[in-house]
Amino acid sequence: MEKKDPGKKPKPKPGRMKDGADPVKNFEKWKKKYNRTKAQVKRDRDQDRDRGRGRGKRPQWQVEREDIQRLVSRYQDINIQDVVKFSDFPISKKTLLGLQDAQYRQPTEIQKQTIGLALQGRDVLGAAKTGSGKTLAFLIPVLERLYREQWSSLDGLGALIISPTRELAYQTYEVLRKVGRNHEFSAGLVIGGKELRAETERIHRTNIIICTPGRLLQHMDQTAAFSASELRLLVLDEADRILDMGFAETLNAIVENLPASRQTLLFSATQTKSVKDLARLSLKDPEYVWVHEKARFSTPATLEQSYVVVELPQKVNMLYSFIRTHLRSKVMVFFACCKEVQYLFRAFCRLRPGTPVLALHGKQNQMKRVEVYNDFLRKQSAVLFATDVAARGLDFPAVHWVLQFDCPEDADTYIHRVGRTARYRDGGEALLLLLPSEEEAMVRQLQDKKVPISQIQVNPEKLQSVQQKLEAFLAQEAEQKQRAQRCFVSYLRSVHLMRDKAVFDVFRLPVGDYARSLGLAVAPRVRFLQRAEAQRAGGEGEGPGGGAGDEGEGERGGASSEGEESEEEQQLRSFKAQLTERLPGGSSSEDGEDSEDDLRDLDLLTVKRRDVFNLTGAPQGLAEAAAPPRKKAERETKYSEAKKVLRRHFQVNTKVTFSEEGRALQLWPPVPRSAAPEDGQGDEDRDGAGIDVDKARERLRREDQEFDKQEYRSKVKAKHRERKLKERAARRRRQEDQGDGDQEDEVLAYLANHSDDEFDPSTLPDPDRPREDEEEEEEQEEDEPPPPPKKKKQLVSGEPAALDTGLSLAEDEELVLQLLSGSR
Ligand SMILES: Nc1ncnc2c1ncn2[C@@H]1O[C@H](COP(=O)(O)OP(=O)(O)OP(=O)(O)O)[C@@H](O)[C@H]1O
Repeated sequence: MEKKDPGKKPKPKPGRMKDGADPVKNFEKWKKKYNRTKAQVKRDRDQDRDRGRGRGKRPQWQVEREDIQRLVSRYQDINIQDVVKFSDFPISKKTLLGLQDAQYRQPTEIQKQTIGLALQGRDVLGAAKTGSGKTLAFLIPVLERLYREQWSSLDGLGALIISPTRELAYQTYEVLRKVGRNHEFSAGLVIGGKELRAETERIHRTNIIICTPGRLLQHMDQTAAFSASELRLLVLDEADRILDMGFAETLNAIVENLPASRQTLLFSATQTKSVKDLARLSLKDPEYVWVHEKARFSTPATLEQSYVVVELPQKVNMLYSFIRTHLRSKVMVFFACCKEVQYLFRAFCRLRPGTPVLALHGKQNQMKRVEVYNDFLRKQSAVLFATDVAARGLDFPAVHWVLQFDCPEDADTYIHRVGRTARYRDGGEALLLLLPSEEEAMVRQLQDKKVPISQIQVNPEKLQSVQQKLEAFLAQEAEQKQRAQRCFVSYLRSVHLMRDKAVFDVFRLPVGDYARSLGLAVAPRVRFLQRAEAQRAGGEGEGPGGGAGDEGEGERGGASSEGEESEEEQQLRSFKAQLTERLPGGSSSEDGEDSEDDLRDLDLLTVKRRDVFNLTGAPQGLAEAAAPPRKKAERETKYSEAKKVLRRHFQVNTKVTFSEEGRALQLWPPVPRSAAPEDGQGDEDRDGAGIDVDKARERLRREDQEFDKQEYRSKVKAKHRERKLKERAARRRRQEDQGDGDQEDEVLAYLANHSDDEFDPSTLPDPDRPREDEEEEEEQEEDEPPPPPKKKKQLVSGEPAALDTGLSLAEDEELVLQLLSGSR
């Protein structure tokens, strides 16, 4: 029997559940189930791991294929209303992981609306505001398409992404590398600026190529291993730009080499719907996705936009003042042409505004472009001077301001430029400088494009003038001056080439003042402007009844000439656009560097004559612009001089003296004796039927006499000279014979003569007047023959000894005359 322990509490009996079940048994049951599930999970996990290592029953490719099938089966059920996260799309784990690592979790509107369509294999035209995430909208479908087809390096080129600029291609490539890092495809950047060979070796193994059109075409033409026959997907980023005429021919040539069965995606903030353009791409039932079509504005809501009207000569001052007041901001400044960027960048570096100034344009070499791009990317505050190579697609973080120094070509270009700020969810500001002549038409265009922009005023007193400083720089550096001249010409040319003449009228620009604002003393002559001016004047001059020519005096030319001009302009613009993209900076001197050669229109050495006192009464700028073309100053060569002389019938190399009676006597060239007319004698001879023999004989006699006289005179002169020389030589010999003592006397005498006297500056020769003794010496040197070596030799050589008459020269002459007349 069990004894009860009084100090011990009785052990409670296990209670019963309400339903009468035993809780212990229940627990055991649960435990058993738990262990079973745990073992199952472990088994499944092991199995999964084995599959992952390829040790399982099913190979990796099969597992992947099953995954793909599962994904593809979901494509048709995509409902964008349900999509909140990227993982709501049927996209691969590899892509999702890449997106997650790059901190992309929720798709933007354009991504939501296009990714599904693209996954379904549709051709898509996607348009959405700048900075809205279009890049991922096409990169995700690219990765998924190739993954879906289990593309490998052996399959070659699967997707082609074409960008209008190298920088944009480079940026897209970087995003692709980030997002696609878990995929095994190869991707390559084909943008030029480096050796073609380096790309050639790898291009046939590249699955995704990101390129600029020019370079791609070059490979299509020159690289034998390059083949696009298996291409699955073509993407045109900034499609409207690539489709526009600047790239038209290149793009047509590229598309010809692509298989028609490919899928095509076009993206831009300003999309084209031109049927003609799209027909070139042979899209198949394309889907238009215009995300912000119904939006009130076409630019980001977080962007504040304004414009100021400023006179052309004030623009540089305006820019400087702006930079000085935004030293802590990151600013992008857009210019119309490379030469402007080149000059003003250097000028502003010299002005030291207090913030780093960088420059990006198409005439830089590729390395420089990348360096500047990365530099600006990293900087917290800096100013980037750029051309429109930076207008599209570039995604620099935290740009506070976009300043458009020159009016954009059109509203679309405006939208892309301002889109470099206020990206994704950031805010930003944009300022546009407009000339009074540009304001009305441009503002209207912007309003038509739903751009909310308002005018602001600038306090002219706050403007800081830099003109004098620029003048000083140019005075110091000839190279910089040339840059300023190129900048001037290039800007005018860019204005002249603009299509929209309602906005851009080069003839309304105050060119003289503009040149001075750049630091130039005078405006360089711009030949194309003069030609255009002449053409315009010609057009206006057409008589009445000339159709379009009658429409208004201020209008440009007639219909036909306008047609011709626009064609020329189109060609130039197309050429320019291709250069921007195609040429590597260095070789282009963009510059191209200078394929587009502004020097053609710039007379560096010839500048306009300034009407300093405004004698013409015309306003300075206009007077300069309208100055008649002057011929380029040619170098005066001897040849051209001679031609001029011949043309004017000058008699050269003649020397004529006049006697006291005013009779002309030709001294050089010697007139043939028999031909020398005398006092109308020749005329008589010529007029008479024949020659008067007596008169001729008489004349001959006189001529002979004259000739002999001259001969004798020169002989006598020579004789006198010889005698003098002989005397001098004799003197010298005597001195030598007298010995050293005499020599010393001479030296001493010399020293005595000069040492005791005080120096008298008046004794110095007048440097401005030829010295008499010099003249004498020169004369002597001319007259004197080289010193006769030895008298004996002269005799041996048989030269006649000079006749010594012992008379003076005049007496000698008289004597000879008498002798001569007597001998005849
Ligand atoms: N889903 C996302 N989540 C977070 N950030 C995103 C997402 N998609 C894009 N972004 C960011 O938004 C910015 C703009 O993207 P993107 O450059 O693709 O714009 P875009 O529409 O192509 O602009 P643009 O018209 O100027 O070319 C980038 O910095 C990008 O990293």
